[in-house]
Amino acid sequence: MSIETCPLSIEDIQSELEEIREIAAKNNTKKMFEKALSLIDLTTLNSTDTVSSVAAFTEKVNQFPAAFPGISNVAAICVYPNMAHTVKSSLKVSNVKIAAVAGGFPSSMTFTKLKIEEAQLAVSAGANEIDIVLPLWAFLEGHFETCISEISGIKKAIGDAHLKVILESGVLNVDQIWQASILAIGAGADFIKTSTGKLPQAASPEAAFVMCLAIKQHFEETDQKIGFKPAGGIVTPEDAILYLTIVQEILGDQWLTPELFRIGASRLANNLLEKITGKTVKHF
Ligand SMILES: O=C[C@H](O)COP(=O)(O)O
Repeated sequence: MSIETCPLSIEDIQSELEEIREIAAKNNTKKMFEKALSLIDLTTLNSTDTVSSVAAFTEKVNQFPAAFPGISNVAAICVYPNMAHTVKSSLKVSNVKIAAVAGGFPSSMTFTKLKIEEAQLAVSAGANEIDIVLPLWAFLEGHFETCISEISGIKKAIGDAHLKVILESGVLNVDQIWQASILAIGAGADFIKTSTGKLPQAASPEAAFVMCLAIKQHFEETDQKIGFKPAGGIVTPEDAILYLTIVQEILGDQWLTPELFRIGASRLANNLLEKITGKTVKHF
């Protein structure tokens, strides 16, 4: 099976990004910071997470409307699969989704059978979104059918839950990011996501550009909208606005909703709230 290479060179992409950066600089507004906050998958993926700490993390989301009236809450809480039940039992506010990483996150280096079972268990525990990692061991050697079979198998197994496929774009070149995007979308991904956040090389504007381009091509060919989630190392409001502007410029304002765009982040929310409120914020 062959998948075409990226239609733009890295030089073309970087040139386009220069223009987008200029537009992003004008998007650093209170309104856009509030928009970015509403798109966050508020993430805690620590080996030291406990039932108590995740319950307390979830309670902060419950307290958000009272603490910040008039500001939209985050889009989702993202945790390890064994913590999905804690979020489900602790979450009291509506319109905040429960995302769980699964499928042998972050390495994806385990058996497909176990990946499917872990994703199913996370959904049974309350997750309505599942974030898995592309099996890079197969992808990097061109075993694309293996990747497609695994992704589609997990997608089928999780029913109505949404599937995000993490490409780990930080360790891929432009053509590989393009190919992995096309492959994941074709295999049934509802979202494609840049990174696990567990490698030094995480989200990048270049990867975001390529992935949004692939989503745009798919939309033009099929009329189907696929979501995009940059994640890993997105900490400052300006980082978030750059990614939001990339999505806006390539895919359009219709993608600027939680149904189609998320920002995976564990350290961004308070920084956005400080820009929005003009005060020091230590809420999350
Ligand atoms: O979305 C998942 C990532 O692990 C978040 O990465 P971060 O902790 O660098 O924000």
